Amino acid sequence: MIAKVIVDVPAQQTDRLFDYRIPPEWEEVVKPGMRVVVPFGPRTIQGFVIEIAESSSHNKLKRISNILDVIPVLTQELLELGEWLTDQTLSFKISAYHVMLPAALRAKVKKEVVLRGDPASFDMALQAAFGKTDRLNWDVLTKEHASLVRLVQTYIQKGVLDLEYVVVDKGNKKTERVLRLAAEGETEEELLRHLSARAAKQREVISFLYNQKNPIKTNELLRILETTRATITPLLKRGLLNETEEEVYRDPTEGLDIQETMPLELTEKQAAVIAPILKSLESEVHEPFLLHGVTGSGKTEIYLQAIDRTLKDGKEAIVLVPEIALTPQMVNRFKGRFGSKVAVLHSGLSMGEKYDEWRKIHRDEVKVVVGARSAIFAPFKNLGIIIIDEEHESSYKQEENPRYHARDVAMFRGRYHKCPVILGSATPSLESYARAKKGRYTLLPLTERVNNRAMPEVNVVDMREELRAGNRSMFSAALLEKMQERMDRDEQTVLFLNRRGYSTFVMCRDCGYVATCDHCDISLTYHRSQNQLKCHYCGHEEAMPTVCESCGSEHIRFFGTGTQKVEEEIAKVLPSARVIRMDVDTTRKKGSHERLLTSFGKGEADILLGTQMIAKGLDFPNITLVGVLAADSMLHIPDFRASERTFQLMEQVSGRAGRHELSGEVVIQTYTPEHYSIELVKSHNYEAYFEMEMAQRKHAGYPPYFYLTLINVSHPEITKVIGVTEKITSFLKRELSDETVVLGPTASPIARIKDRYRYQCMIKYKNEPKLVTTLREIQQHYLKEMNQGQLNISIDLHPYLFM
Ligand SMILES: Nc1ncnc2c1ncn2[C@@H]1O[C@H](COP(=O)(O)OP(=O)(O)OP(=O)(O)O)[C@@H](O)[C@H]1O
Ligand SMILES: [Zn+2]
Ligand SMILES: [Zn+2]
Repeated sequence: MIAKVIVDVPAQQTDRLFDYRIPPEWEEVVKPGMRVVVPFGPRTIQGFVIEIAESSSHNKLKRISNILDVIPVLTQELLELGEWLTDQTLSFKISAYHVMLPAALRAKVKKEVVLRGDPASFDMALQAAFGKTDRLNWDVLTKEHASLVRLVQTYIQKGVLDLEYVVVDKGNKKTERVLRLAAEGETEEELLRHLSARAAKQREVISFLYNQKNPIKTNELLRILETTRATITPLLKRGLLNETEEEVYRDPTEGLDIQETMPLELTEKQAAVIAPILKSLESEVHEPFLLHGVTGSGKTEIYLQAIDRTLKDGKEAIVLVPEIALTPQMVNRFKGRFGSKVAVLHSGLSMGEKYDEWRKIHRDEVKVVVGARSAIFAPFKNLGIIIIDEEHESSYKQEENPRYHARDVAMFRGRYHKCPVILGSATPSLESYARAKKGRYTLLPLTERVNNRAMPEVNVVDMREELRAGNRSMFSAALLEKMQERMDRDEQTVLFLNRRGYSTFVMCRDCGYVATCDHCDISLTYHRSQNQLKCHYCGHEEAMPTVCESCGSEHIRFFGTGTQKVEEEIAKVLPSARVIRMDVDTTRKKGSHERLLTSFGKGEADILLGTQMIAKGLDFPNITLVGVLAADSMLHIPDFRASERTFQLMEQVSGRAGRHELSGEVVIQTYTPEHYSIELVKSHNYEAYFEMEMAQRKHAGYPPYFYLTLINVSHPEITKVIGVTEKITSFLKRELSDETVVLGPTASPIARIKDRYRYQCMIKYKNEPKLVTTLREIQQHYLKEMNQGQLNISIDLHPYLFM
């Protein structure tokens, strides 16, 4: 029997199946989707079995040297999905398979020298190197005992030593020692008779285990009986107790207090929206839905009840939530309803925790997974529903190979399992809404908040006028007054500072010089806590200068607003306000995110101040005011979606106010109040916004009217970068159809990162059958140079990032 294997070498030449002979003793064992270890050239590497065949067209095949799984880690569906993903993203098959699995499964292989003969005949130094063991790590040997390598070689030739490849699985299962009584059928009295009357502690252990009936973790027993290991060691030696290492799961939500919840009675509007979803579940046909529900319209309750139906039918559910919205509050809404049937996957988990959660899914121990982007690959076999909440979020697109969008993967899996896919959002992406309007997705509108609660009233404040009126503070008079009001009424405020595309840079007031990174064409960010300047692209750090590098002036200051600065300002203008600040600095420690939110939920602060982190998912009854400090900081990023993102973000933050009994209000501070992406938040008019933005896109030739492909070239030498980009551009112009537009070459918005120059070229097209083959040709052409030299070419078929 032959196994056709994709090997773990991400390169064009190896992006195909290689045949290996399956040793006879494993013919029954090896299955498609398993990881195996195979010899490849001079190396031994990992691979995935894709197919099993009777014979091969090659002779002299090498044998599989090891198998890494007992149950395949990739199902037939995921194997096909990998194939599809490779085509969709122009990546390598091996990268596609890796992205579906937890990193812990990416086993490493280590070389070991193993003893086969009698070490007595050894040279003394070699004996010492081995010590009491019969194995020696090759790296240790070559590094620490380099002089012995030659000797080892001769012993290997003599057959006294051998070289072996051992796979190190990074997914260390967590185990704990567990104790139980060894003998069965003996009474307590009989057991105790084995022990001397003076061994009081030992007797206590035996009695405890006898009465406890079940095995117990060794540590727990020692704790309960207030004793040490010295007590049980003799019992183990005499064979009265058995101790085993048993696998336990790491529980990321350990210690969280989760309240069980019951399904709410749906409002009439919610009922109307869930009906077609339930119908699709029942009829077992794939149907994509776009649930367009304003903030606080009760979308989550619809998800929960649709999942409930799915589970009752014996099927499984995937729920995607953007990383930053995966707050404990959000997770608890699912755990509260479905308890231990829920696995959670997000980047805050350790590698081991992710592996544990993944294994619960793999072993059918859970039925629901709530997670960020990569949870879309959860290895369920009987998927009944896929939900993507906040479907407009750009974090659903992976920005490295394979550059996939979770929405596309969801549709693939929905078709495969013949199940509904629900995209939910208060502010759908233009692409999705356009598809819904065309009838490709079923549109489910939820235009009102639960129980007809009012949408928050939005005030847009022109900060230029504030300045003219002599207000130099970062708070407008209106916002300050409303914050004071909330404090008087014991209500809460959320203050949002948009940090994307906005930073605290350092500038000379005399000559306008801005401190930039020596390796990247980007300004450095001031970090107050260390009084240092940092580059957010390459990590370069330097001390805050005291004089201007360019003119020598001492008037060099940092500009821009960080959350720390806002906090200080609040202390000046509202000295009695209790503030909780949430940003990367205050949430770095595990669990701090949750602690801060819980504390705010309990009313221990008047103001929650934060960045993007607090824009989504918050549902606290006492928030009646939302303030946005700098609405337009994102509007001027060189990205055709800048306006769309601004509208979405403003609408999302506004949605945090007045979700329960108390009504809410929003103050948006801006320098461009007339811009439609800000203006239209006042009326919460998504439809009008959609029409405006669509007209813009049509005019400029952007998605969803046109498709885009972005090619990015980078190299340490600028002439090289320009040369290659020019060649690519003219090749594309020659090969592609006349209706297709090829733009470039141009310097990327950030023209240099980590001392590498960056150029780009963009393709705009409506229908371009030759696109993929042409791009593959480019990849092929530069293959050697990319493998051996410094050249890098990245191709993004649906770009979301233009920096
Ligand atoms: N049928 C219902 N009856 C009573 N309360 C409900 C009902 N459905 C939802 N709610 C409550 O209304 C509030 C808003 O609902 P939910 O958080 O599900 O809205 P959402 O549309 O997901 O909001 P967002 O998109 O802003 O996060 C929640 O506190 C929720 O418990
Ligand atoms: Zn200067
Ligand atoms: Zn840098």
